[in-house]
Amino acid sequence: MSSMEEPLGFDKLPSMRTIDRIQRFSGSACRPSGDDMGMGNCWIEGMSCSTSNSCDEDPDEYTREAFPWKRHTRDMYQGETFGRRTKSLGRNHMIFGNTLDKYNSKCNDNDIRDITNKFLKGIPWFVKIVEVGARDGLQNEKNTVPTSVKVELIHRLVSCGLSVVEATSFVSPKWVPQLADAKDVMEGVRNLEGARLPVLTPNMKGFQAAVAAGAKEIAVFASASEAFSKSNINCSIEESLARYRAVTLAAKELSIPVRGYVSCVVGCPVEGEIHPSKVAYVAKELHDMGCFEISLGDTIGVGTPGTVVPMLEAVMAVVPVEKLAVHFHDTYGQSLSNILVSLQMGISAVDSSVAGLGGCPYAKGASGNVATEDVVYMLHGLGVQTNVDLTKLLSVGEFISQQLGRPSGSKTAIALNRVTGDASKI
Ligand SMILES: CC(C)(COP(=O)([O-])OP(=O)([O-])OC[C@H]1O[C@@H](n2cnc3c(N)ncnc32)[C@H](O)[C@@H]1OP(=O)([O-])[O-])[C@@H](O)C(=O)NCCC(=O)NCCSC(=O)C[C@@](C)(O)CC(=O)[O-]
Repeated sequence: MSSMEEPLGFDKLPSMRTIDRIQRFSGSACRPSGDDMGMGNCWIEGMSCSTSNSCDEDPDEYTREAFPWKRHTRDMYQGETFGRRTKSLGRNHMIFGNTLDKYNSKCNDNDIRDITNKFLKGIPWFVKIVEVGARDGLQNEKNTVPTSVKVELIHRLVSCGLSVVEATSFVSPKWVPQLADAKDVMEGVRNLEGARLPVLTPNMKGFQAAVAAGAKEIAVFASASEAFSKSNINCSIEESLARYRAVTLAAKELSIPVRGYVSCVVGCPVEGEIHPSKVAYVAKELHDMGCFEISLGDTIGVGTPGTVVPMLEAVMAVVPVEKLAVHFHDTYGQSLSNILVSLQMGISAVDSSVAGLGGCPYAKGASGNVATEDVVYMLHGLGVQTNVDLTKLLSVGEFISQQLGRPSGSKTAIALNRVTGDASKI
């Protein structure tokens, strides 16, 4: 097992303080500390607990004190809105008819509400999904995907209610031949309204080509790993930041918003584990040069909540949480748990890819992004709004999977197709 195949564990975390915070997320964390043993006080900041293990918490205080980064967060579920979440928690239930009723009848509404409050109250009520399937998803395809299919995909994704659909990249066609048709893709979506359609630009040449093709929003992409920076964009981290300063300056003059990516935020295919301080450094530089949002990419999908939490904590110390997004690849099946913990820390922007398309050409073995269908299913199940129509999204996933000639990488799509398939046999 290589160092990157081995999960990065708590022994690799930077500080005990961080571990304390992770423990606060767990239900069993509500217990007297050594010093308070027998006094009936819970060690969780902002919560007063009895020795009977029941927590009587002040929601506001809990939010402020236990999670200092929440000071920056966008609107969270609080007070009355807990009721909304509890109500909407049953949303996925619609799919399965009444089969869950016998379980629901054993809990009363107050019980459900209390438990929901305890575990989910830090989660934002709305999450913005940044759909990256047409760019991150298709950049690594072996066979050429026709421009018309890419254009159709983008149109269909926008019709699902997705407000941000990354369209393509203005990168060197020698490096990423799959996206050599960037200009034509932009021509095909020129009149598309209802969503922002950012494109990736690695340098001034890419920026100028993107602007000429009609791009209204761009993204620059740096890395927290020196080795990955070299293999992905053929320059050091510092050189890339210097290029991006020029790009963001030029974009500002044209009032073009710039998103910033940081790749390899927990692990690199060459360097192994990446220290959170490196991620924080690059994220802050991108923020300082004017990026309106910084997307933190687990490029090879090796992260677990055990490594994602300290990474986010380090970044949140230098960039406001409302400026952050998370971008997980699902190589080890950890994406949804990583997204959940990110939401609990106040992140409310998540990148994902329809049908789980994707993989970086310069990160061998990395699988696709977390599937948008799976993210939407989880978020709606949590009572979080997305504005995305899951039914329409499922048909978009089916469309692109058929075009690529392989099954969808979305567990939700596979499961719901099975449910529909079984139902049709009855
Ligand atoms: C950055 C470069 C261009 C440097 O590539 P280079 O070879 O060092 O560039 P160069 O300046 O020496 O130029 C070499 C040739 O490329 C041309 N060139 C130069 N720039 C451009 C451009 N913008 N568009 C089109 N052509 C360009 C340039 O004109 C020249 O052409 P030639 O004279 O040989 O005919 C190259 O390394 C590159 O294109 N890399 C892109 C790699 C890429 O797209 N990777 C995938 C995206 S990142 C990612 O997936 C991670 C992310 C964001 O999803 C988050 C996550 O998952 O973590």
